[in-house]
Amino acid sequence: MKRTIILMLDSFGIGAADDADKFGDVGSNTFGHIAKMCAEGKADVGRSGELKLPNLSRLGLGHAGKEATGSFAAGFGDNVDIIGAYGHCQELSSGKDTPSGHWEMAGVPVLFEWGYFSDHTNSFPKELTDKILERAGLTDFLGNCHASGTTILEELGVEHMTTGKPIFYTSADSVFQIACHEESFGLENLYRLCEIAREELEPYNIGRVIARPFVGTGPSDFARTGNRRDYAVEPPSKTVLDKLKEAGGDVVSVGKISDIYAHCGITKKVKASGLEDLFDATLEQIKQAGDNTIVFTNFVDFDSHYGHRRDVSGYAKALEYFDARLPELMALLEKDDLLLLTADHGCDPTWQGTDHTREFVPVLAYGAGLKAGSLGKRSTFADIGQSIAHYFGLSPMEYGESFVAAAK
Ligand SMILES: O=P(O)(O)O[C@H]1O[C@H](CO)[C@@H](O)[C@H]1O
Ligand SMILES: [Mn+2]
Ligand SMILES: [Mn+2]
Repeated sequence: MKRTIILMLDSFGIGAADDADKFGDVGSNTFGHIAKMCAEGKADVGRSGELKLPNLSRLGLGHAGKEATGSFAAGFGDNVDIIGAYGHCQELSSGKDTPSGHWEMAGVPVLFEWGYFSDHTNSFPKELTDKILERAGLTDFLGNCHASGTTILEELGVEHMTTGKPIFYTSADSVFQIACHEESFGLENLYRLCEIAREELEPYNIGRVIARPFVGTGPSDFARTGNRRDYAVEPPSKTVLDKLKEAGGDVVSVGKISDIYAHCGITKKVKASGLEDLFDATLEQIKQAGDNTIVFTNFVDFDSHYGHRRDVSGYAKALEYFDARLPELMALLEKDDLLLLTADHGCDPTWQGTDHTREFVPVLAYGAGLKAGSLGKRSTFADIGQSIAHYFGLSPMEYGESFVAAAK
C-alpha cells in the first residue's frame, strides 16, 4: 500500500536562504529565533521556558536547522536518537509567497515574476478598483494600502461596518485582499466580490485574491474567521498532485491546500480551521485513506496567527502542541507509508515588518524504507514533489531530485 502524508507547517523556515539578501532577509530564522527567545525566557505567554519539540527533533528538525545555519537552535543538540531523514531546501521560485512554495514542493517552481502592488499607499490602479466596484454595484472602498490584516481591521473595521465600503489591502506578497464583515456585508457578498476581483486582476499577474471575513462589533473584539478563502491562479504546469489524480489515485486536501492549487489535482476537500481541528481532520483522513493516496494538510495558523502577527510565544506554543500530537499521527502509519513534513517559506516572528522571510524550509521524511540521517541541502523544494512521483511510480517531474526509493 502506498500513501503519502504531507504536513505543511505554513511559514516554518529554518534559517536564511542563500539568496535572502535579495529579499532583505539575511539573518532571518523562524525556528532558530523562536528557540532563542524561548531559551531566554522571552516567550513565556501561555507557555514557558525552552522550546520543547521532542518528536520533531527525533525526525531530525534540530539537525536540519544545524545544517541550514551552522549551529543548533537553542535547546536542540546531538543528544537525540534520530529516526527520520532530514534536510533543508532552498527555494528556486522567484517569490517567497505561499503558492510559489506549495507549487514548488509539488514539483512546479514559479520561475516567472508575479505582479506586485508595491506602493505602500494608493497601492491599486484606479482603473482596476473602478471596474471591480462598478461590477459589484459599489461606489467606494477603504484601505488601498499595504497593511497587516488585523491592524487594518482596528483602523477601518468600524468605518466599513457603517458605510458598507469593502476594505482592499495588499502586502509584500502578490495578493489582493478584501476584508468585510461576515454579517453586515455578508459572506456570500464578500465571496462574489472576490470572484469579480479575481477576474479583473487577470492582466496584473497577481497570485491570489484572498477573502478575509471577520466578525465582532469594534476594534476590541474584531476577529477574522475560518471562512477565509483564497482564489489562486492555476499552477503553470501539472504538479505531482495532478499526476497522481490522473493515474487514478486520491489527493485529499485538508484546510486550504485545495485553494492554493486552485483545486487542480485534488480529489477530496476537507474543511477545517484551527490547529486542533486541522490535526483531527488529518488523523481522520489518514484512517480513511486507501492505496495510492496523498493526504495533504496546510497548518496555516503558524503563519497567519503567529508569524505575521510577530507572536513568538504563540508560535512556540503552537509548535509544542503540534509536536505533542505527532505520536498519535505516527501510530496510524503503515509500514510503507511516506510521512513528509515541510514548510512553504519563513515568517520569522522576530523580524521587522509583518511579511514572510526568505528561508530554507525543512524536509523531514519518515517511512517508506528511508534511512535515518541527513539528506543534506536540497537545491529546490521540488525534490519533495520528485520524491513523491518516484514513490508512487509516476513519470518524473521536470524539476527536483528524489530522495526516496520507489515503493514496491
Ligand atoms: O496580514 P494578513 O492579512 O494576515 O496577510 C498575510 O497573509 C497574506 C497571505 O499570506 C499576505 O498578504 C500576508 O501579509
Ligand atoms: Mn504560506
Ligand atoms: Mn503568509
